[in-house]
Amino acid sequence: MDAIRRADAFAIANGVDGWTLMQAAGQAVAQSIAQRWSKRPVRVLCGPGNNGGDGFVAAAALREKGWPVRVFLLGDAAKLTGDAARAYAHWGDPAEPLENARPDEAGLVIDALFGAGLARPLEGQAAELCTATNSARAVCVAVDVPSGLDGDRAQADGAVFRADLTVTFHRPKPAHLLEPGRGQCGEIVCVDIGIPDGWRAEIEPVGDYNTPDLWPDLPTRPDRQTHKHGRGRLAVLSGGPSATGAARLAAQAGLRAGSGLVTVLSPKNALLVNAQSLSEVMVRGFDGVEGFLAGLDGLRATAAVLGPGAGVGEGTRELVIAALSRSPALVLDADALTSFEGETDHLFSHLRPGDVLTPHAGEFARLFPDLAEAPINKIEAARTAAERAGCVVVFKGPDTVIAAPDGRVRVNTHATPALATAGTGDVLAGITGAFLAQGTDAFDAASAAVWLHGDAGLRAGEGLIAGDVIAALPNSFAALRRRRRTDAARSALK
Ligand SMILES: NC(=O)C1=CN([C@@H]2O[C@H](COP(=O)(O)OP(=O)(O)OC[C@H]3O[C@@H](n4cnc5c(N)ncnc54)[C@H](O)[C@@H]3O)[C@@H](O)[C@H]2O)[C@@H](O)CC1
Ligand SMILES: Nc1ncnc2c1ncn2[C@@H]1O[C@H](COP(=O)(O)OP(=O)(O)O)[C@@H](O)[C@H]1O
Ligand SMILES: [K+]
Repeated sequence: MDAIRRADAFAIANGVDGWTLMQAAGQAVAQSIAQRWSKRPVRVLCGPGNNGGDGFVAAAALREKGWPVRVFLLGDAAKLTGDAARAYAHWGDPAEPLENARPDEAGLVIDALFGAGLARPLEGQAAELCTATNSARAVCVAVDVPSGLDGDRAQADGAVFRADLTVTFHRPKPAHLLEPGRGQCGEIVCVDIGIPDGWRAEIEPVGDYNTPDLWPDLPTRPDRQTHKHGRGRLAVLSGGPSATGAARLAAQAGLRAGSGLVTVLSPKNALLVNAQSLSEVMVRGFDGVEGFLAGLDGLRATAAVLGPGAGVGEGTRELVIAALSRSPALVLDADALTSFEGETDHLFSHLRPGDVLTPHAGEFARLFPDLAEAPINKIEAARTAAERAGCVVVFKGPDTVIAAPDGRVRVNTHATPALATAGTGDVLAGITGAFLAQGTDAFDAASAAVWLHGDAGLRAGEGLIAGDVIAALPNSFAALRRRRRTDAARSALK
């Protein structure tokens, strides 16, 4: 939580004091609650630090709004210090002992036990109360982070509150971005409590939520004069005769995502299998590395996807290294990643900042075994991986992290577990390839691809198979355009 502490220090150095921040934080918690739920008996569980301080402020603010509120304190009120002590005085009444809290009798529980300062797993009374709150019917609202959750690692080593709403401040922390922490947070509200402008320039942020306003020019809108060659030429490498489906999924996704021409480069022995199953996507046969390069050159490809169904081993390694000697930007997925297990230096020395790697957790561990083992979170792992590989890394999963080699990170939460089905990764590789083929910056291309892939998954819904994600893409594009038009109209009215 270092960045948050430094943000705090920055605010204080710029004339905003801690008490002002705490008041804003507590008020925001009360307001978020009042906006969502009708008046009901509230029990506020306050810890010994500033998280508890926020709790006292929230309690006083709800009381002010006419809510019935009782406050329970972990530890001794006489030991409270600083802003937390001031907040306790502001609440004014004596706090009741924590063991009397009885969440089963509450309508709403505010968890203000621990936030950024959690130093060890919950124990004793705090752990018991956590279990009792989780099994009670009361709504649970967490201040900053559900107590028990390590904000930096996004993990709990013991009991953890399961919140319906988490109100946090300034910027999302790893616990709000990454699983499994995010799953404990319920709805997440991030409130600006008055850290002055400019702190972000001084303090490296943890990472951004991947939202469409970060890549406003994507997907590229074809101009009126365009023709198919003007919209990017994408090549997709196919595997052998019994492993062609993955490449076709990637190719079809690339076409849907707006690449004007998509060609499957197929080993000659798989040419017929591919040709029989493709209509809009073209197919071209090759033999050996030289043949593959001739194919890439002949197509004048502007991007290529290598890996889905390609097979693991020397053959794939040679094709990847050969492709890296040519100009098309590459998306390396699946077997193109696994083939370099134990030989990553060779790969990394050839990669360029405009290339994209799209590993799932298993592939990530093969390429970056030390990072997968290290006690760091997924954001730090992906950021270090991108720096090391020298290109964009898309570390997939329920919390896909997109990292650029210059240290920027975006986390995508716009997705659905329905995407956990065979072939959806191939689809993502194809969409990414299409955006790269159109000349888009690799970090934005990957970010937009991941978001649209998640959006299409959400639209296709439960029961989806990979092909449905491809079919849903036009609806995702249309909805994104509508949303942008509405946003533009709203801001014009302001
Ligand atoms: N930095 C900011 O921007 C702001 C932070 N605020 C609040 O301040 C919080 C951080 O406050 P603190 O740094 O005081 O930390 P906490 O309030 O999270 O807890 C720190 C205290 O709990 C003890 N502790 C830690 N783990 C424990 C465990 N498992 N069992 C028993 N005791 C344990 C510590 O020794 C310390 O006394 C944030 O989460 C947020 O709620 C707000 O007041 C507003 C501004
Ligand atoms: N639980 C989940 N929630 C959201 N998205 C998921 C989840 N599980 C997988 N995905 C997404 O589905 C895709 C799966 O890719 P991958 O594992 O490479 O599958 P395949 O190799 O079968 O195509 C990735 O984009 C990943 O982020
Ligand atoms: K908390």
